[in-house]
Amino acid sequence: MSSRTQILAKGIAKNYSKILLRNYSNPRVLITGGLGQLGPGLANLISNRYGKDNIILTDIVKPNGEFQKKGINYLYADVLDLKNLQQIIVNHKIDWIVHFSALLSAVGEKNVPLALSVNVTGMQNILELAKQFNLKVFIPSTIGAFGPESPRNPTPDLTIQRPKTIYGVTKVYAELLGEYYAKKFGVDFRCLRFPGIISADTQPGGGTTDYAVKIFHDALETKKFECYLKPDTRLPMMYIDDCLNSVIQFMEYPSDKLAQRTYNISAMSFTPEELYNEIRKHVSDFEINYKIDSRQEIADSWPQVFDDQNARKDWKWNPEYDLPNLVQKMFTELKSIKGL
Ligand SMILES: NC(=O)C1=CN([C@@H]2O[C@H](COP(=O)(O)OP(=O)(O)OC[C@H]3O[C@@H](n4cnc5c(N)ncnc54)[C@H](O)[C@@H]3O)[C@@H](O)[C@H]2O)C=CC1
Ligand SMILES: CC(=O)[C@H](N)C(=O)O
Repeated sequence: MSSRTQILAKGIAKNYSKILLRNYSNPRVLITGGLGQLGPGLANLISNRYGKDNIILTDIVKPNGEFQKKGINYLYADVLDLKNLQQIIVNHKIDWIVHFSALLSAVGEKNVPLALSVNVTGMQNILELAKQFNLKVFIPSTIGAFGPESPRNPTPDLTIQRPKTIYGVTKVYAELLGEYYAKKFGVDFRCLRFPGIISADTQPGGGTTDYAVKIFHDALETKKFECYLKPDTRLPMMYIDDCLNSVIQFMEYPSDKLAQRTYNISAMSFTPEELYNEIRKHVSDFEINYKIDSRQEIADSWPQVFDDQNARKDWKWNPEYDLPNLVQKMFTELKSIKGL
């Protein structure tokens, strides 16, 4: 063989092994509750990373025109309908489930039976499916899985958890049941406790941390914001890009290298007053006033600062955005979306 042919042959072999590796390692991913605040962004990320054909986004609502333009596969799927989910998993050869369907803290308090049904029965269905079809499964938890008896600054991974919202109660159950399925049945269950997530292009679904998204819209539109939490209410928060990257990084991490199945992750903590002061650097005549509602009691029972040292140590979690970067990025994104 000439040296040129040898080089060519080596090149083909190298590319071929790359293709094999990619095909083997690209999971086919199903997202439930995918049309909420977090789902569309994660679907984009997965589509870019594993290929458009490898993501199926599901929910019980109709996708808007903006989402449809992206060309992401969408199917109607109620997490209470086990048979339909079984069909989707088999027909679409699903490997991973990211289970986002849930009622969040504030809406959960307004409809406890529905929160129990979606957050408990729906979640149980997902774990059963993971067991039945040998799927890797991600179910997020939240800072809301802690309560007033937990140490609040900082809040470690393993401590007292006595949440006072139905949302928190159902999320503690999800953590415990997932860990039970991992131990008893070998299900590859993974769970991250997210702080309040802040994003520009998707609206939050009815949580206690939603003020920290609406404040940006109002700063640009009316330059006035009415805040339902007291100025000194400190809560852990995170920019959406860090949150979505954490899901991919954590899901790809080798199972045998994870010392836990449930981890806290954190990026920053701030109060409404601190966020307002940072926003004022961009909108100098922005005004805030405070009209406290029932969400204050929820926020007062949640962690102020999240201790995520185990995630940083075990799977190298390292968020990119702090408060100044987050505010800068939110304004850049929102101005482009609103054509300002
Ligand atoms: N956004 C945040 O700040 C945080 C979110 N999380 C968790 O991340 C996950 C995703 O959160 P978001 O996207 O913000 O929630 P979201 O409230 O924006 O979206 C939830 C989605 O679930 C869907 N859903 C409701 N009932 C359903 C059913 N029966 N079957 C299928 N889908 C149903 C809704 O239509 C909605 O699109 C949730 O589990 C939440 O607890 C955790 C901590 C913080
Ligand atoms: C922190 C959360 O889980 C959510 N954003 C909520 O406020 O309910």
